Amino acid sequence: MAGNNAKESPRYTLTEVLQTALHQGLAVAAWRLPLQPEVQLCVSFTPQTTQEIPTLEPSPAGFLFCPFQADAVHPHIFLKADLSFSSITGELTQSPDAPDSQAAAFFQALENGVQRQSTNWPFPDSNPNQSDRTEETFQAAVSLAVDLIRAEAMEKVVLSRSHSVPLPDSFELTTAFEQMLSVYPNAFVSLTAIPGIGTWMGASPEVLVSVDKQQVFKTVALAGTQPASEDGSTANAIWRQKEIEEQGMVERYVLSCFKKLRLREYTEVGPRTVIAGNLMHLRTDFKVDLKEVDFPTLGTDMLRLLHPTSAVCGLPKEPALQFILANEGYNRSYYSGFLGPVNSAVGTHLFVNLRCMQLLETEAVLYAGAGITGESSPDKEWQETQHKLQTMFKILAEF
Ligand SMILES: C=C(O[C@H]1C=CC=C(C(=O)O)[C@@H]1O)C(=O)O
Repeated sequence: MAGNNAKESPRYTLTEVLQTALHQGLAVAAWRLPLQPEVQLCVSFTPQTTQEIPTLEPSPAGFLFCPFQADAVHPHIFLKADLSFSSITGELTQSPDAPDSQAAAFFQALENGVQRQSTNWPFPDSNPNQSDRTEETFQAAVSLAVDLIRAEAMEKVVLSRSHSVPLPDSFELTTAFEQMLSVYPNAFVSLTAIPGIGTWMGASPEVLVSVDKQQVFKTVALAGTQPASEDGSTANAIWRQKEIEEQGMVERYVLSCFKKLRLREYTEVGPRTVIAGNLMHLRTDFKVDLKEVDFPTLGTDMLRLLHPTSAVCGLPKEPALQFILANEGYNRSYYSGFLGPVNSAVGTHLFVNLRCMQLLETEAVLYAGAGITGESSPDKEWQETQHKLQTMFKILAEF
């Protein structure tokens, strides 16, 4: 029990802290790890941008937000946690090296309180994608990819598209975030708002790299998609050869990254069927115990080798990437990049930015892709992207 004289820290709600950060025009990220009760948030007074994937060890605590392909408009961004919030304690903590004057101004604004405002998130002046692909043009790109795969120019490529919808009049950002938390308990749920970059939210099913406090490194090979059964059970899932091979390629790719690092001490479990919202995937889990293997930079080394994995790019990586850049017809921006906390109280947990949307002033831009192999049918791949878009549609439909 704390003594009677102990000074209690003020308690805040997630909504109060988030609204204050947005109102002050500050960069903010809020997230919840899969199957965890705690929502965390960090506010950064000076986001750092780089063209290279940043080093994870050592790094101050913060949040990484990285694009599919870095360029001048879409840099890698590190939000150092100047202020950190936990929904469990309700405490907002200032990091020792955060500028006192800015922190004091934030606490003052928090005490003053802000009204919920309808559109107070950062957004670009115009829709960055200009126009979405039609079913016809998407399917034409899939057919071209299938031809090239059958001609052995590559083995697999992931083709994606954007889909813009008007934001419902009653849309409210913090309520949408809370909806994602309750609807997708086993996803990595996040909201990232960065002035000059934009506002993204999503419920990702895919770990890219994680190193927890017990020094266990984890990554996964995730691929193959089908609608989840009504009862949410995976017991009767049947996978076609196409999906088994597609997931096998991602698995081989992860193994090739370990091989490049000459690391043999990993465990591999799977593939198993897992549920992600309205969908099921095949997933193989990889682990390395860093207490037993002396590899302090494994997180960064694997991150740089893995991204973009063949779950979002293809195999071999280079021809698949060139095909995507030449044929997708839009810039993926931060979709299929990666994001997550770095050196937080529970370690580093980076996820692939999937099942996500970008918020503009009056529109939401949703993103989805599908892995194309020699067995792909353009019509089925279009349907698969429709299913994946449902993850965010479902959130918008709540308003
Ligand atoms: C590219 C996406 O999903 C990837 C992850 C799981 C299954 C996939 C698939 O079956 O194609 C994709 O590789 C997306 O959701 O936009």
